[in-house]
Amino acid sequence: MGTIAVLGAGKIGEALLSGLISGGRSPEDLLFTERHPERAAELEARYGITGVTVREAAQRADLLVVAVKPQDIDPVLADLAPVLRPQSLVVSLCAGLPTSLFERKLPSGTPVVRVMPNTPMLVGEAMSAVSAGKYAGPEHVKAVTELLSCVGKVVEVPESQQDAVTALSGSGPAYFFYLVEAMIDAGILLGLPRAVAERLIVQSAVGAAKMLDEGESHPVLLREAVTSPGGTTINAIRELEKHGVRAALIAAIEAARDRSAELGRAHED
Ligand SMILES: NC(=O)C1=CN([C@@H]2O[C@H](COP(=O)(O)OP(=O)(O)OC[C@H]3O[C@@H](n4cnc5c(N)ncnc54)[C@H](O)[C@@H]3O)[C@@H](O)[C@H]2O)C=CC1
Ligand SMILES: O=C(O)[C@@H]1CCC=N1
Repeated sequence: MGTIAVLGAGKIGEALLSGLISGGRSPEDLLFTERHPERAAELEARYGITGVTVREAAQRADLLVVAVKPQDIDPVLADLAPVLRPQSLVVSLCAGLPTSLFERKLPSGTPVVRVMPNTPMLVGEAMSAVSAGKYAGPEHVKAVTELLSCVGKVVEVPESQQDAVTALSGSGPAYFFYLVEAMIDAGILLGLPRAVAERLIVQSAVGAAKMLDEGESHPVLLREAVTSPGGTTINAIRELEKHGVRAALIAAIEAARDRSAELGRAHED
């Protein structure tokens, strides 16, 4: 894959640019567009990447990654449509937006791949799910998969599953951060110094994540191994069940899925 342009270099756009550079890609092969000049200057100084106009990005890049908020998509597609080169590959990271929206607004036959990544991309541990649009072939999916493999793991899913993926892994890091934050609060309540509580919980999260990642045991078995008969953990689990934490998580993720679908519907013709 030649030159890559990121259209909208906010949190996830920067995570991608930074991850690609850490993964060995030359800043000279990367471009970005950004509507805030001070943000563009910051990124140019930090990574040595060039901020350009949409027209220049379309002229120079083989692959264009759209990373603006779903609510900001219309002007980006309006700018891109008249200048996009035939055969350029468009990759959308936008929550909720279907590939059909891009296909409708961009020149006929433009290959589009929809991706839902997440912010652990910043540390090379993204979980990204990719889906091909109507004009994207296996070679396009392969190119995007290879690109995203530099910054984490990649799965291919049917586009009909992307709202669920968005709710689960797109937003997923926020749920873990929220849990960690709540557990640190519990440590404070029990009288531990904040720095100690943070260290205890963050390292417990890292250790638990590594055990899960090894994949040798199901999460239920891993939890059971911590839960001694008549011990401490079962008393905590009883409280979690009493407060409906499992049902709350299921309902929360369902609400995120519904919002993703709603963002897509807002752009139906
Ligand atoms: N933040 C996250 O954890 C994830 C975000 N996403 C998706 O990535 C997209 C971006 O999200 P964030 O990075 O969080 O948002 P953000 O607000 O941090 O970044 C968007 C950037 O696009 C720029 N922008 C907007 N319109 C522009 C235009 N016309 N031309 C040039 N630049 C423009 C903004 O100035 C901003 O810097 C969204 O569609 C979101 O659904 C996907 C997965 C995870
Ligand atoms: O909250 C959001 O809409 C974006 C999409 C997935 C994660 N953040």
